Amino acid sequence: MAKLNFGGTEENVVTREEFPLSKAQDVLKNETVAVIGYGVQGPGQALNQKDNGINVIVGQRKNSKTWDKAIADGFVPGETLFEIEEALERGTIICYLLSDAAQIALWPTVKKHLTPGKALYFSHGFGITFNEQTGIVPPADVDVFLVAPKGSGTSLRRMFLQGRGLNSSYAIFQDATGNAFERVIALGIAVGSGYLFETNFKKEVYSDLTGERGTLMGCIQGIFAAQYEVLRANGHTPSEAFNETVEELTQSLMPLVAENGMDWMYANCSTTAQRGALDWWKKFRDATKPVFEDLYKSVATGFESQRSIDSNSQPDYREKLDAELKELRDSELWQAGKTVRSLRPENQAVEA
Ligand SMILES: NC(=O)c1ccc[n+]([C@@H]2O[C@H](COP(=O)([O-])OP(=O)(O)OC[C@H]3O[C@@H](n4cnc5c(N)ncnc54)[C@H](O)[C@@H]3O)[C@@H](O)[C@H]2O)c1
Ligand SMILES: CC(C)(O)[C@@H](O)C(=O)O
Ligand SMILES: [Mg+2]
Ligand SMILES: [Mg+2]
Repeated sequence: MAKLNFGGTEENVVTREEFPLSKAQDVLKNETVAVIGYGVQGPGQALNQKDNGINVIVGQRKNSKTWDKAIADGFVPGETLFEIEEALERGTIICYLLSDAAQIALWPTVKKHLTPGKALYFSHGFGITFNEQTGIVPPADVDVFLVAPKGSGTSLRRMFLQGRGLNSSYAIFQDATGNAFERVIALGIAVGSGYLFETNFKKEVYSDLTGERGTLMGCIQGIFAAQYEVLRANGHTPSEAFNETVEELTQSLMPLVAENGMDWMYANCSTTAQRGALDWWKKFRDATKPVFEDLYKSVATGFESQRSIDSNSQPDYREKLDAELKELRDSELWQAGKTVRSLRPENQAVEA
């Protein structure tokens, strides 16, 4: 395990150099990895493992769209694709990749198949940390761990195909066999992680829920909307407002931040822009920090997890989510974005 210095703090990180794929294959050679659920993470993790030569099977409900998708992806009914209960029976490592809310309903079935020595694998600390809400309490004689890719399952697969890995967190909740560390790291490498960062279940779920509600998804849409609305209210055209709010950020400036940090992006802008950004960033930090503090509290009290469970357990949750996504898609901001995106050379042929 490498100890790396992150801005003055040393942390444990496992790299592909010290734990190569050949070692992962060796650790997992007598295991059957059953991926239960084939939504977003399921396909990415199952396909990467399959391509990495791991004995992986998929458990999914027959006569569902995702069953058909698994077949289209190369999983074979009766060989590598099974009904959920059969996959649970066959698997020695159960990758529990149903949505966090759906994990609650299936838990009694999963638990029945967790015989001594098996491993229960999550990609989130949700079910275990909020066990008073989920009822997920594993038996003591199985390993319980997580590998949580820090990105969408779609990116996990894309980056794997590009020969790059996506960073993941890993954590061990229960080491019943004495082999939990080797097993979880082998799985982390097999699903396509580049680097594996050590954490625990609680820290993973608190940071993950904060991040996706915050800068990664919720906050970013909020500040886009706020700036766009101010520009529009002051007579700017939709294209000008969109370009100045989103397009320039994603196409020009964020790639520079990703490459070499914020100061380097600033350094590649005018001194006029630098002066303004340096004057204003702390005002934005101070204005939003109380919101982030509320958000973290809302995660830590279990409000956020309960809200996800309540809304995502309803029979019509998918229709309701789709309606909310449609509202976003149909907003002037993102409709303007559609036209701006269509102007990119790579989209000229596909988007009208
Ligand atoms: N989506 C991501 O990219 C991402 C990233 C990191 C971690 N995670 C975590 O990975 C896990 C899986 O998330 P996901 O986004 O892939 O899930 P998802 O919402 O895509 O759902 C996964 C599967 O659950 C199935 N399902 C839903 N209800 C079911 C039920 N009652 N019985 C049987 N199957 C049912 C769906 O058909 C689907 O195949 C979660 O713990 C999530 O927090 C997801
Ligand atoms: C991809 C994300 C946002 O990082 C993940 O946490 C999720 O829940 O989908
Ligand atoms: Mg998440
Ligand atoms: Mg996340």
